[in-house]
Amino acid sequence: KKYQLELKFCEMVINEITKRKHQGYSYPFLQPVDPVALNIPTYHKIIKKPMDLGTIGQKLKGGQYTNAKEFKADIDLMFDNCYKFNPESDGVYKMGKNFQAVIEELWAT
Ligand SMILES: Cc1ccc(Nc2c(-c3ccc(O)cc3)nc3c(C)cccn23)cc1
Repeated sequence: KKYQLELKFCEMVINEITKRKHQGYSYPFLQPVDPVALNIPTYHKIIKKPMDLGTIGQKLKGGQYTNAKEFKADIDLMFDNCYKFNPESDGVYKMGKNFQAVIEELWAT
């Protein structure tokens, strides 16, 4: 009951950021990183807690977040993973920065 409004806000955020208009920079984050498909066999050696928007959406729908703070922690984890793995010069790193700025803007509303 207490956090219902907060979690509704989280639902709005995820619905917005998974829209097609963000796909130019959101696509690396929409589903779990697939180290086989991406040919990055070291990924799970470097990233101990993978996170992506697909998983976040499922956790939200499944009532696995108590409040907005826990939801945002997974969003932040997703980007931290991206910056840890991808070189600063990599396009995906830059997409992460771009996408995170969009989300932070939304989060602040
Ligand atoms: C050789 C190489 C170098 C970098 C990447 N990064 C990368 C990632 C990625 C996203 C989040 C993350 O925490 C780690 C990786 N997602 C992609 C996609 C969807 C396409 C191309 C590259 N991508 C892939 C292969």
